[in-house]
Amino acid sequence: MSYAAEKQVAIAAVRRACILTSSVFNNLVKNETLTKEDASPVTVGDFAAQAVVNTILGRAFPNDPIVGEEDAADLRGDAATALRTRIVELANATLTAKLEAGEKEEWGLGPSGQQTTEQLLNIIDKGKHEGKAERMWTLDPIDGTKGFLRGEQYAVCLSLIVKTEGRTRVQLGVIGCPNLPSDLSNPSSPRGGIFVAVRGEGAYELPLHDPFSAPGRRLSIPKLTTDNLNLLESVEKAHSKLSFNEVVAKELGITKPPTRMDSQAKYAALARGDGGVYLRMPTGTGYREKIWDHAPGSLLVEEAGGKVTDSRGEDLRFDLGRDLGENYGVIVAGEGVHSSVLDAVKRALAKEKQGQ
Ligand SMILES: Nc1ncnc2c1ncn2[C@@H]1O[C@H](COP(=O)(O)O)[C@@H](O)[C@H]1OP(=O)(O)O
Ligand SMILES: [Mg+2]
Ligand SMILES: [Mg+2]
Ligand SMILES: [Mg+2]
Repeated sequence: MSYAAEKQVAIAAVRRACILTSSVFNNLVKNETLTKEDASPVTVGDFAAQAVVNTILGRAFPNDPIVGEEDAADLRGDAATALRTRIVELANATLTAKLEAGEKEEWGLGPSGQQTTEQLLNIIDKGKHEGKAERMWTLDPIDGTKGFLRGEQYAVCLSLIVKTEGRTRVQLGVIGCPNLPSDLSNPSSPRGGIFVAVRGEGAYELPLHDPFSAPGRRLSIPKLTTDNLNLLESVEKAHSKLSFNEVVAKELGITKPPTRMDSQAKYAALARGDGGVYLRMPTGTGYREKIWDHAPGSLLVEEAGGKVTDSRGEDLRFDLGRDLGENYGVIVAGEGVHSSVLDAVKRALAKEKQGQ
């Protein structure tokens, strides 16, 4: 299936959300960030971007469930009045902006797209789905919120997961990276891209502000060997075990230093040929990886000729609910090097066990 309609809607939704998040960053004030129960930050940008994307998906595909990271519980009380007002203002400004090429008014966009506060809170809450369905969207409105707050990498991440022939797989992935330089080795190169993949149709990078103007650049992971690649990894030490990555890099004979980057921009960079291996091993706190943090990125890399598994070499599970199940870590690499990385991870895990 080509998912042409879904792809068009998803690209338009991610583009609008990226415009919103970029404008929030430029105007973010101190009291516009909350700390969630798990101690992670969430900003007015996360909530407003989820409201915008869910509005568009809700209009275009009203029967599809959405598994979104955020919910509106913290926005409903009197204590949240200022935050709520700002989110409503941001979401409405984004929804009512003039229609661009490829967009439709019936998606809730354009001058008539104004929503009430209650409508916007309810549409944010449409993302509370349990994550088990024959067909569902996943949304991370700002992936890498800590990177976003630092003015570094973050991504707006949307995917469509469908059960076909007994298998629940990602069929469409769209990732907006407003701050990703077009040339990673040159930080002053132009920034921003939308990365798109449809299963069986390849992976593409499109211009962020004009994604419907041309077919975009087809992405293909170059054939790297362990002599000329380096690791992509999180900036945040609490998100993955960076000391383990050092051991794996040694096992593989990798000499180049790792590239640290927040968010699923790592999947996008790898699909484009930057880095070569994205390794995300658990820190041992029991944190379970979320489906919205891997669904679009994993398809993007697969469609660019790469492979994504856990540390046992098994496929990631998108059929278990909002998370991927027990955290065995995630290994992402080009086809040619994935098996060497998997072996090195297994050796490093065995050594770690012996050392205990
Ligand atoms: N304790 C944690 N362990 C692993 N990942 C986490 C943890 N807390 C939040 N995350 C999520 O990890 C991802 C960022 O990873 P990275 O450090 O590689 O950029 C984000 O999706 C972030 O959520 P969020 O979407 O809220 O930013
Ligand atoms: Mg978060
Ligand atoms: Mg997020
Ligand atoms: Mg995330």
